[in-house]
Amino acid sequence: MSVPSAVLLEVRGARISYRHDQMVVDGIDLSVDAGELVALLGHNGSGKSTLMRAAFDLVPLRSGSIALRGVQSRRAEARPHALLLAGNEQLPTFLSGRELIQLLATMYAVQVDEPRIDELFALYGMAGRQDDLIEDYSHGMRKKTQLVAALLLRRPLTVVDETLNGIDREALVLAEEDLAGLTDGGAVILCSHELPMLERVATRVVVLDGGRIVADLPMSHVLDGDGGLAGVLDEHALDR
Ligand SMILES: Nc1ncnc2c1ncn2[C@@H]1O[C@H](COP(=O)(O)OP(=O)(O)OP(=O)(O)O)[C@@H](O)[C@H]1O
Repeated sequence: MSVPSAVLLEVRGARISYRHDQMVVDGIDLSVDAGELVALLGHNGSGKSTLMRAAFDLVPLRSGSIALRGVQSRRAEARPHALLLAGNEQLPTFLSGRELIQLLATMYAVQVDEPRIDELFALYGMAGRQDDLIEDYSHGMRKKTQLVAALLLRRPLTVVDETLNGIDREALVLAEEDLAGLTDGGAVILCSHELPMLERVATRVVVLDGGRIVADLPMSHVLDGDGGLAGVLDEHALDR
């Protein structure tokens, strides 16, 4: 019987372009293990979302490879290993929050405890709203619904691409704790510009600049320095 790999994301020599002549991801090697909470940082347009979308086969690689728990990301068998939380634009607004979670649970072949949906909606300040249409949710509620889905589905790798921006403070405090909980056996990658939040939760920092990794540091090392994450960005991410 094969033992699942502790390496949840393995990116090797990834190069991606939207236009033939311009690489927006330009030769990235990155390995993320179970137990890690990685802050993926970089200026707007540095390639964070593109790299993450490629891990979900939403953008094709020009060259290189990406594997999720040892399975090439373009293969359907890789899908159950990871969940991508992204912008609200792609949410099916004609479903209720509960229906979205049930749909995802079916897609991922995960059993979701129904009372737990109610419990998490209440905990995240959306008590009683789980059966309303997503269409009627506020921006922050849509983001929190995605987060609740991730907490219920508990995939080995959870990628949170700007999803926490704009949620209220109470939910953010809770989310930080709950996302850290996902690293018990899994890993989380957080793409965000919310530096204080990243300093509180992340265990590792990876900085992209012009589609390349320019820094890859343990958070303990960053916090020991003077400038925190802002200092790391100032020092390494120059391509504005
Ligand atoms: N669908 C697309 N078609 C063409 N170019 C794109 C597309 N998506 C992104 N790009 C370009 O690729 C580059 C990297 O964009 P990407 O969204 O990966 O950056 P990012 O680091 O996630 O930025 P942000 O911090 O603003 O979210 C940018 O120059 C962007 O304009």
